[in-house]
Amino acid sequence: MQHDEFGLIRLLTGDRQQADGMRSQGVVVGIGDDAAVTALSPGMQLVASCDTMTEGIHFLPVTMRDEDIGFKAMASNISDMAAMGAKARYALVALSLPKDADTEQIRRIYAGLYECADLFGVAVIGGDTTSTRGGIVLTVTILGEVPAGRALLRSGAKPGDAVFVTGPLGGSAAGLSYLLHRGTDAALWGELPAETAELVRAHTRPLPQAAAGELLQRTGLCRALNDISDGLASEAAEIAEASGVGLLIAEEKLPLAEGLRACAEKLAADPLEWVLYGGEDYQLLGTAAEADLAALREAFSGEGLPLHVIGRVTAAGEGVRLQRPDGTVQPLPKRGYNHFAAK
Ligand SMILES: Nc1ncnc2c1ncn2[C@@H]1O[C@H](COP(=O)(O)OP(=O)(O)OP(=O)(O)O)[C@@H](O)[C@H]1O
Ligand SMILES: Cc1ncc(C[n+]2csc(CCOP(=O)(O)O)c2C)c(N)n1
Ligand SMILES: [Mg+2]
Ligand SMILES: [Mg+2]
Ligand SMILES: [Mg+2]
Repeated sequence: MQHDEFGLIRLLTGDRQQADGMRSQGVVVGIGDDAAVTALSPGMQLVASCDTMTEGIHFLPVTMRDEDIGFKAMASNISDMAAMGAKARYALVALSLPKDADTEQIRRIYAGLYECADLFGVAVIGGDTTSTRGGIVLTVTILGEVPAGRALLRSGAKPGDAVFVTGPLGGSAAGLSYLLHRGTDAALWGELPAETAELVRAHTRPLPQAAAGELLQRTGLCRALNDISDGLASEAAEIAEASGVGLLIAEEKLPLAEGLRACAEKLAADPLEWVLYGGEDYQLLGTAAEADLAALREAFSGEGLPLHVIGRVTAAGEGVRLQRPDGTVQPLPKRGYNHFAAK
């Protein structure tokens, strides 16, 4: 490391703290004091969460470029704001680095982080920088706002509701699988076959569904919402548990990421595994009353956003189930990414 802790903070954040830009985003005191101070918009409630990216768990040198690490750390956090129907406003970034970390690598991670923040209008207002005896750990805390009382929860689904997702599934897991199989040759980064590039992009540069989340909030037609980090089956179970309902998902209606089947064939994998249990797609999974579906579809198409109905909400006792293409119905286990699952 060529810098001390304070030099590194200045290097990463210095040219981003122009008073004008920050003030226009409601930042009263930005980076440089003991804490940040921001204005609160009248009539809004604060929405807050944090998500971490850990070297070896969320990324490896063969799966993510440095810029991708920063981009995805920010994206996964903005996704949780979208899943609440909130608009992401501010972020705090906690960075733990090995003592011998390369300053240029950290700069690249930050370049990706800022790229995503700028794309979604998020101001980085602070953070923390420490050394660690392990690998890189990057935690983003995100602060957003939602009109008072209008946050979208996991707990509002009702039997008879339609279940929807906001975009294609399985892409991230397919991209990850491809990257892991491709091995360790970093020189191959520029030579991705076109049909696989989008899958890799879904893994390395997921786009949080911020517009869809805010639209769902504005329409008032969404009853339950969650974002897909651990996998569709796992997030569906979270809605079912929180709402005290069951969910019936129709396999035939699941929107597959483009190129998914071809990639699965190449890797001798099951595309449905990626779609149901892969995770990190960062699409939104939600429910809406059947009677509101036409209005919801219209609102989405009005904004050029896709909306896929993939099933319906049932009674609690029925659990989360999958209807196969042949019509048979089977339980959909709450399987997906679990940090502490036995190996
Ligand atoms: N260590 C912790 N201390 C306090 N609250 C926590 C902790 N870890 C998670 N939570 C809270 O538990 C709830 C569920 O967190 P979880 O991380 O599973 O959701 P998520 O962020 O949507 O999913 P993912 O992390 O897979 O993206 C959230 O309200 C979160 O703030
Ligand atoms: C090298 C490598 N191996 C496996 C994975 C898959 N993965 C890791 S964490 C996670 C769930 C989301 O994280 P969290 O629950 O912490 O938000 C998933 C699907 C990966 N990204 N990179
Ligand atoms: Mg989390
Ligand atoms: Mg979430
Ligand atoms: Mg998780």
